[in-house]
Amino acid sequence: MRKRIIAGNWKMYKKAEEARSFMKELVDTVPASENVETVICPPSLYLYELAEMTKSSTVGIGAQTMHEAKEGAFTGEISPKMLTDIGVGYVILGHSERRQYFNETDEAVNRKVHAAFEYGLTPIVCVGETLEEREAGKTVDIVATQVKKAFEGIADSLAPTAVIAYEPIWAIGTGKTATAENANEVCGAIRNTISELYGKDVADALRIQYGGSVKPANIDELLSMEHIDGALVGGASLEAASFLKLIEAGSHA
Ligand SMILES: O=C(CO)COP(=O)(O)O
Repeated sequence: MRKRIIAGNWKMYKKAEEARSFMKELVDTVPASENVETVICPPSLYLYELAEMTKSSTVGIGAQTMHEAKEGAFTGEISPKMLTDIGVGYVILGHSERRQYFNETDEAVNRKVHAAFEYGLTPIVCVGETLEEREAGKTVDIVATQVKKAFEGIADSLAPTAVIAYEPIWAIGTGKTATAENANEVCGAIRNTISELYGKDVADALRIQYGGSVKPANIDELLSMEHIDGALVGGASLEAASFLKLIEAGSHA
């Protein structure tokens, strides 16, 4: 049985005090459940403080991106070594906004997946198609290629500990959600791709999240699907009350 993973991606939102009070509420009220892992990915500016606040709780902290090098002359970047050093456990890699606005390529994502593992971070690897690609019937091809490239050279022993987030680009921040059946179909295709690469045991162990306008009203249906093991949530992770409802939904057996 795969443990669900619900992660909030705050993107470039929240002032320091808002981040702090959200985290205080979350740490105080997050349900203790064997069934769900909770992660918050704040802007990098708040990683240190939030990692300190969550040290003795079950809430994990993730970065929204990182550089692939351990250190170096890369003005403005943060490294995997720094993330591990301050107690960050996860990193989102290849988010469509990084791919679209910051020219992050499949090759760069692959290098970052390697770097994440090297420093003991759990990569949350994002894949997803544009509306145009979906309408052209290319969804499965696109996500399968993204997965294959992201996992190139990743050892069999590490692969099952990665998380993949299927985020159709047309569903991000638009209020449009893929139907649960549809999201499940694509997540199933992703699992098949992992199975082709690593075999069935790895494919059965690896967790796949859905992301794109997830909210309290649609989480139950999404989580009821065979291949959906959690959610990567933008907008609905910004308010503690709505995020807690998502965790609550994930905590049910
Ligand atoms: O991009 C997302 C999470 O990484 C999804 O964002 P929304 O939940 O706001 O659609």
